[in-house]
Amino acid sequence: MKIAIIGAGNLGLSIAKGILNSKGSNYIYLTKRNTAELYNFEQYGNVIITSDNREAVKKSTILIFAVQPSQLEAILVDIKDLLKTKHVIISTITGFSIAKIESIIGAKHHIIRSMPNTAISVGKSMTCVCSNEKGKGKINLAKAIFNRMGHSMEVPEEQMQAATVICASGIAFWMRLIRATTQGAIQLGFDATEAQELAMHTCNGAASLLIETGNHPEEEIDKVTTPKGCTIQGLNEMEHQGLSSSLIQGIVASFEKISRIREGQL
Ligand SMILES: NC(=O)C1=CN([C@@H]2O[C@H](COP(=O)(O)OP(=O)(O)OC[C@H]3O[C@@H](n4cnc5c(N)ncnc54)[C@H](O)[C@@H]3O)[C@@H](O)[C@H]2O)C=CC1
Ligand SMILES: O=C(O)[C@@H]1CCC=N1
Repeated sequence: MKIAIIGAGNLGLSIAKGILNSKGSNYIYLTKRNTAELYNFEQYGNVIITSDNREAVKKSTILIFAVQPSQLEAILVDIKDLLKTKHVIISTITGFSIAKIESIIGAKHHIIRSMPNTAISVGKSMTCVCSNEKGKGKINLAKAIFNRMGHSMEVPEEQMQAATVICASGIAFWMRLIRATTQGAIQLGFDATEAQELAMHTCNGAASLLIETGNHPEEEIDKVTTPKGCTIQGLNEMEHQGLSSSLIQGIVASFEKISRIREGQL
């Protein structure tokens, strides 16, 4: 597979690392207006760094767009005459609909809208995908690419906004929870490094329990909460302080913000 990542920023570089770690491409084109910051990637023989999007499009079949929402239209206008049937166009852009992409490049192309997260760099992204009519034939290819770097799910396009909050922004939300747990552990006497080690591996264990057993979180919580014990005491105090409620409110606030990004009211 020949992959171009158009827009090698935070997400684009995370995808590049994921692809390189999974040996998922013959070579990768990485594009950015100012390529100086990409010198780290020059050590890889199969990475081509350029500011020339047109060159990257010509030489690749899978085109992953990871630029800011306000930058996509001009880039698509610039490269659209180069698009051929071989190309699979994968957008990661928040709030940028398939209809809008089609209105720029036409509906005859394979268009996949995706929502990965930065854990793609370590092969652990939860990625949601959907496609235009033409792209339906390539959705399994897109899922296969993302499954090499984590887990993927096809969703209706109407759910991409919610998927953005839960999966993409979700990385930041979980990081803050891990950070808060770390702060608690430091207050209880662990040094900062130990505290983070305890927090992140416990978080990993909790997620793995659910992934591997298919159990509901409350079923696992019931196994931990000894009657009159310390776990239920702590858990109930967290809920009195609004733990679940604040998370849900944050998720909804994030969701509402995407509507404004979509409408260009940044
Ligand atoms: N950062 C994240 O965790 C996630 C971001 N997204 C979406 O991915 C997109 C990129 O987000 P980030 O990586 O955070 O942004 P970013 O600002 O870090 O990266 C965008 C990159 O595109 C480059 N760029 C701008 N114009 C260009 C052009 N004409 N040709 C080539 N490259 C150009 C910029 O130099 C920059 O490196 C956004 O649309 C965002 O909504 C989606 C999921 C997760
Ligand atoms: O915060 C943002 O707007 C982007 C989309 C999801 C993750 N980062």
